[in-house]
Amino acid sequence: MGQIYKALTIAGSDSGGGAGIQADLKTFQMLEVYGMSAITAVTSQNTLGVNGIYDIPLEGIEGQINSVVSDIGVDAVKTGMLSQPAVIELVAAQVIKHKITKLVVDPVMIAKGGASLLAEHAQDTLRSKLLPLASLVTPNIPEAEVITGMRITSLHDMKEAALRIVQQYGAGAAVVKGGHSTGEPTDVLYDGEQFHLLTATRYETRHTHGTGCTFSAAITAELAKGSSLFEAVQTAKRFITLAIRYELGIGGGHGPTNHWAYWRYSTDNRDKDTKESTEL
Ligand SMILES: Nc1ncnc2c1ncn2[C@@H]1O[C@H](COP(=O)(O)OP(=O)(O)OP(=O)(O)O)[C@@H](O)[C@H]1O
Ligand SMILES: Cc1ncc(COP(=O)(O)O)c(N)n1
Repeated sequence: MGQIYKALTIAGSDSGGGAGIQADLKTFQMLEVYGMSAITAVTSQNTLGVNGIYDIPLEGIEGQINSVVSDIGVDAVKTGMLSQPAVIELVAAQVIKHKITKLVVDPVMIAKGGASLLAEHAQDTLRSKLLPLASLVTPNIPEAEVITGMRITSLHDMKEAALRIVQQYGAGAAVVKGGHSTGEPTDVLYDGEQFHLLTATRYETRHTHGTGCTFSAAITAELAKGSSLFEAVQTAKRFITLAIRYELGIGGGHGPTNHWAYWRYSTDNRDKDTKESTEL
């Protein structure tokens, strides 16, 4: 066995298996990265929505992070559902304590079905405590609007929001995802120097539960392996596009994406499906 790359997700559990911790671990596995988890909250959830949220006590979250980092070690970390200001503060302190340098922050706020996964009064803590530690922040359009306070209705606005998240809030880089726009799902990456636009075919499907979690987990896995930020986002874009394209059709609502599609179909389809461009 060659080198084993390791990634940790700090996020909520989705009993339905499409988002949160479960999506992250499945994605790490498909990209041949050893996955570990620190669960912040347990949700009872399916494709129809979130039925209950059960927070894990702070010492339980801290214990999970300390246990895996002190023994197994981590090459990259991602965060998902963090619920409350105290959880964000704890995670920020752990990132500093363990000198985590590859941190992907997916600023999860509201589930597709409408349930709140981050308290409104936690938004300031997210901005001030966690964004400055992030190598990359991965908001969808509504999350980027909350973080920056600006309305986003165009590609130009997405670029402006990504720029502000880096320049104003101190993140290393930001990718504003275009899933919530109309037309082609174009994601705008600002890496601190350049903008990269990553575009794919839009598939008309309701099975998009966990797309953001899966996308950010794929980036984290690639960073753990040593890929550059742009390469990691490129691979993640291919991964999520195929996961949406080859939907599983599970459940009566917003079903999960197909986490094994990239592994099964990537050589045939990856190049014709997505394209990128770079702008200064
Ligand atoms: N229908 C679609 N077809 C192709 N790509 C899509 C589609 N919807 C979203 N994407 C892509 O999926 C990725 C995740 O974007 P999205 O904006 O859906 O994130 P999100 O809202 O955070 O997801 P979620 O809240 O479901 O976890 C992005 O790369 C986006 O462009
Ligand atoms: C535990 C957890 N984390 C994240 C999401 C966001 O995913 P989505 O917006 O697709 O519902 C979720 N529903 N549940």
